This record gives sequence, C-alpha cells and structure tokens, in this order.
Amino acid sequence: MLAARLANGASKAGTDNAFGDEQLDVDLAADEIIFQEFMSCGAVAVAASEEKPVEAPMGGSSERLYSVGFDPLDGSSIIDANFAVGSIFGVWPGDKLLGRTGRQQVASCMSQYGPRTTMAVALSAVTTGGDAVAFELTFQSDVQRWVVTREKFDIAPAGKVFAPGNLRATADQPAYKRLFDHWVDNRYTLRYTGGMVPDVYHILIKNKGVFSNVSSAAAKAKLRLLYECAPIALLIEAAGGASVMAPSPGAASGGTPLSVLDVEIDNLDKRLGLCLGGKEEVDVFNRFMFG
Ligand SMILES: O=P(O)(O)OC[C@H]1O[C@](O)(COP(=O)(O)O)[C@@H](O)[C@@H]1O
Repeated sequence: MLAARLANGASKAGTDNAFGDEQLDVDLAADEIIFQEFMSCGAVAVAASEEKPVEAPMGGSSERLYSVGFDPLDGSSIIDANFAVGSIFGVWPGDKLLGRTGRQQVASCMSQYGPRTTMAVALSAVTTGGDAVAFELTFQSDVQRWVVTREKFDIAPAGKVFAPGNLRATADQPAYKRLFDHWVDNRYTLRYTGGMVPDVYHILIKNKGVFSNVSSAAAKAKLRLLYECAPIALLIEAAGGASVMAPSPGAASGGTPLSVLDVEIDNLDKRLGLCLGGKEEVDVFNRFMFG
C-alpha cells in the first residue's frame, strides 16, 4: 500500500498542510512511515515535520530521549520529473523543539534517493565532545546494511560551483542580482536541480561550491529553519564550511551576518533565506548581501 503510494511519485493528495502548501501523496506516505518508525523506536519524545508542523508526542521511554524536526520528502517540485530527492532530519536532546537553535542539535542527516541510496550524517561537537564531524553512509541493498563510504566530508574554502535558488528574487532584490552576475562573470559552474538535498549533496561530494536561496518582497522565502535549514547547516559547518541567514527583504544594508545555527526556532514554520558552502564563498555572499 505505502510502496504503491511511494511509487506513484507525484500524484496530488488533494490536501494542503497547515500552511496551505499543496501536499503530494508521496509526501504524506513518507511522513507516515517516518512517524511510525519514531513511535516504535522508543528513543523519540516529540517530532514535527514539514507536513505536520506541530510537536507531536512519540511516546519514547528510553533513558535518553530526543526530539526530531524533519522534512519527509524534500524536492516535491521535482519528483514528478524523477530527479533525485531526499529526506532531512535534525535531532535535538530532550523533549522540545520550539525555542531551540540549530547549534543545540546532537546530530543531523540528509538521505538522498538517487542512483544510490546514501546519507550524509553530522555529529555535532555536543555529541563528539570535540570537533563536529560529517560523513557518508551508503545503503547496500544486497546485504540490507548501511556502510560508511566516506569517513569525512571536507569542504574547501573556495570553489567556483554555484546553486542559486529562488532566482525570481533577483527581479526585486538588486544585491542578489549583483551577486548572480558576479558568479556568472567569474565563470562559476552552475549545478542546480531545484532540490535542496541533491544541490547540497553535490557540494559535500565535490568538496566545494555554494548554495543560496534568497527571498525578496515578491519572491517569499520557502525554506524552513527547523526541517531543512538548521539540519543542513550543521552538516555543512561540520564539514568545514559555513552558513549564513540571508537578510530579510527590505532589510537595510550593513546588517551583521548570523550563522543559520544561531537563529532561534521561535516558530515551527519559520522560513528564511540562506547561503551555505565554502567559507570564502559565503564571505563573498556576505559582501554582496550585507555590504
Ligand atoms: O524553485 P526555487 O525557488 O529555486 O526553490 C527550490 C527549493 O525549494 C524546495 O524544493 C523546497 O522543498 P520542498 O520540496 O520540501 O517543499 C527545495 O528543495 C529547493 O532548494
């Protein structure tokens, strides 16, 4: 039943989530599977998802309990074209999500369903007791096991590969247009699918590049802090890169760049613009967007 719904890719569920976003049947199918797994694992106190953005009790009873914010299926706008898509998870200690910051995560991961089923995992400094670390697991279906296929992701400070999201915003956000022109004039290579998971995974695997999604008055932010941005920012920063929250539309120039990991989750549907990637590439972003 669920497999059939998953196989049926892009059929619309005919429902909207709490924020009026149209839901695909596959979004809901993936959401159901993941919530069921959390309820049966015993280690999850509360969970919230992009499809069900409320702190739902998961009945965990183990000594250590965790709270999870997740996007069951990132890339719902490209799955009908059969592009690689993925799921995103952020894990916090204890039994609440509201009021947290990304830096308080104990771990995060991003699974990708492409030619291979892989997962990029970050363990934060809170968990390692030292430096945060990011590595890759690959699912080996013949032995039904996940194996480590990359011991450590390591993003170079500079690298001319860009993934510019929400480019509609360049029409009424001059700084983003100037930045886009900078990337083009400096012969950056474009690698953009319209799916945050594959676009960020490309940066991790190639050890270089920059991803952006900037909003404007006419092109509102759609990436969510709890389910997408905070977990992925932990992955990028654990891999030696940087993250920054983009200035909100109409913000005066000269603001202070803030790591996505230091933005408070003061709303379970908080959306923001951001930039992620090599440290020097994020510095370039800051020069154009905050200069
Ligand atoms: O089409 P745009 O504006 O460039 O934005 C694409 C972004 O929106 C998303 O598709 C949103 O994700 P969802 O599929 O989870 O809604 C991201 O994966 C992607 O980076």
